[in-house]
Amino acid sequence: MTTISIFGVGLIGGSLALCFKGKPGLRVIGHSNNPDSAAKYLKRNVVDHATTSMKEAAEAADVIFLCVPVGNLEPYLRELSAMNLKPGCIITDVGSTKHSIASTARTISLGGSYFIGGHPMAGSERSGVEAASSHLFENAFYVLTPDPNVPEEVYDTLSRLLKHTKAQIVRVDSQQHDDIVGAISHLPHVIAVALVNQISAYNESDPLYKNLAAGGFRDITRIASSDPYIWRDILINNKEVMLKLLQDWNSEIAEFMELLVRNDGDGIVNRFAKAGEFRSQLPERRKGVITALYDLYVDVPDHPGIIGRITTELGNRKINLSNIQIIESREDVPGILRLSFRNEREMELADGALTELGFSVHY
Ligand SMILES: NC(=O)c1ccc[n+]([C@@H]2O[C@H](COP(=O)([O-])OP(=O)(O)OC[C@H]3O[C@@H](n4cnc5c(N)ncnc54)[C@H](O)[C@@H]3O)[C@@H](O)[C@H]2O)c1
Ligand SMILES: O=C(O)C(=O)C[C@]1(C(=O)O)C=C[C@@H](O)C=C1
Repeated sequence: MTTISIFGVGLIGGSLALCFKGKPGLRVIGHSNNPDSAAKYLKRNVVDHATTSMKEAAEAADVIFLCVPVGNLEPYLRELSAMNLKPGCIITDVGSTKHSIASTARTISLGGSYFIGGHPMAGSERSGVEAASSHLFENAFYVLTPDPNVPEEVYDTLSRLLKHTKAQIVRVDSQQHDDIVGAISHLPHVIAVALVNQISAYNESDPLYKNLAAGGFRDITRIASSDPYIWRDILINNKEVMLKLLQDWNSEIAEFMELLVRNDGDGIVNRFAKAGEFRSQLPERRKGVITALYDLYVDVPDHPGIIGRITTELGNRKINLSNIQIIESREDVPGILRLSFRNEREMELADGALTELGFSVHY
């Protein structure tokens, strides 16, 4: 029996737990400092056993997943290094940055245990165990950043275990990881937040901004709703990389301003054409990099009754919804329903069915 202990059973830790729980030969323990959270993990049936004792979870484990915010990863690793871990125990993490934890792991003595940094390139703007899903990592890349002194068979053991996530494992140097993920994940989060805050300030003097915000604004800003504390830790941890990326971003924007000042239409066309060409080469709807779920947006004139109608219509057609959310909190104004699906096919079936029923559906 392989015992897996997960510290921090939130979106990512909970999704991993769901990938492992119930699989032959695996037992999953969830740890939280908070007794209510530990009780919730059990109640939601995400783990086999839950505890508030770090020592109990750590010392029972063959494999430890650290799934807490980036700022807590290194303190957790230090605490683990002082415990009586099983010989050969593999410690891994899921943090969105990899270089500083890899450096820390190199400087502390882990006895007979091994550390291999990890980062599943899948997620969402939601957080907590409530948002966990066993499908989260399917088809996504899962980065591992082993130090050269980690034996190959230890790396293979972790890779084999991670097959339960149905993700594609990829080995990357930790600094290269932070450079690339800074650009394709951390920078977009900063831009989305800055953009939403810019528009929110205009909206203070004219609420029409919010009402007219349509597909383009929604597409580029979903990730602005991500957890502020998770992102505080990521950005501060990857500060050097971020400052350089933001400098480059400022230059890009300054060049756009120049094109406008010069009325350089050809320059603008070239920019869009070049961007479109690169974007068309991105892997099709691979989960994780910005698009985590297959989302449709449906305009709803009023809310009461409409959710029931939509879920019934989709249910009658055997189309499975993974989530449904009203993106307008007031009941008396028109709103938008966000419908999430687990795969492209179900999303497209839902699009066809709802359009046929007269709903206004967009991506
Ligand atoms: N959200 C994403 O899209 C995503 C994707 C890949 C990796 N990650 C990384 O995964 C890790 C967890 O992120 P998440 O999105 O699952 O967040 P989450 O908020 O859903 O879960 C975080 C978990 O850590 C616990 N926690 C929070 N603060 C803590 C503290 N101070 N001490 C101990 N435990 C604490 C919470 O109770 C929760 O169980 C982070 O390191 C993040 O960088 C996130
Ligand atoms: O899809 C999202 O909501 C995400 O933010 C997922 C995302 C990303 O930027 O792609 C965010 C952080 C991660 O560390 C990995 C994946």
